[in-house]
Amino acid sequence: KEKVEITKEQQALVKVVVEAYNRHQIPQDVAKKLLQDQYSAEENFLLLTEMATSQVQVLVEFTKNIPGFLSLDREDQIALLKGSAVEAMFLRSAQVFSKKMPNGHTEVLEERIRKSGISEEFMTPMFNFYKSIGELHMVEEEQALLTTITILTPDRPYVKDQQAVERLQETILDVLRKMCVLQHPQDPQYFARLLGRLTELRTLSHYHAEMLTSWRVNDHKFTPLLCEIWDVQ
Ligand SMILES: O=C(NC1CCCCC1)[C@H]([C@@H]1CCCCO1)n1c(-c2ccc(Cl)cc2)nc2cc(F)c(Cl)cc21
Repeated sequence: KEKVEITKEQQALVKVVVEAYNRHQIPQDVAKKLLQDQYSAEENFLLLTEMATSQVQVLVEFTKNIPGFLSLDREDQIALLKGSAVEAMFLRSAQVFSKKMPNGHTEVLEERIRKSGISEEFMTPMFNFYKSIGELHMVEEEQALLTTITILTPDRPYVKDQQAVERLQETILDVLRKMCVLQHPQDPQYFARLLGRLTELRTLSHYHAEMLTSWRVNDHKFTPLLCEIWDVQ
């Protein structure tokens, strides 16, 4: 049985990434807001666009702390950010949704989201993904590293030096694999299941433009930053 050991530099890498991940988190208040009041479809749409805009800004800051990211070609850095922002938003939403909450809160949150103005057809894939993330009971290191792996996806559109991105991603995959073995010894498939969520995440993210343009509001106003990132307007 191979003795899995996280090296000193891998520990340092995880520390840097997790601290940046926790520092660059948009306030949890979106869940609190949704639990406090019932909002109209217009207010919910505005809340989402505000939250998503601030999350993109936070994502840019977070990537600066990913070891090696700033050494990538500048245009490739932009391509990776543009290519992963929607997935990072859904992954963050899933992580917020999966947070341990007092009894009944998650049900209220789900209800509020179901009635927020999103078209019915997207509810199932969205909540299936949120619940499949919840079932993993990820620790914060796993959440931070999974987000990092999503950002460091080599085959995003317009990435020129895919090998350079692949090398960075492999560094993160290696330490995440070891952490999963150490954190979930009873579940040898845990790491594979974690990566399998990224496939579900990519599929869900394909719907994002339709989810936004079909939101039950008269006028779909997006911020300039979201027009850059989302395939809308
Ligand atoms: O604001 C949201 N998510 C932010 C985005 C940046 C990172 C932090 C979370 C939205 C809310 C949903 C209600 C209406 C207002 O938007 N949201 C989405 C969501 C995201 C994309 C689309 Cl197209 C549809 C819904 N899923 C959520 C799950 C949750 F648990 C919570 Cl608290 C909120 C969630």
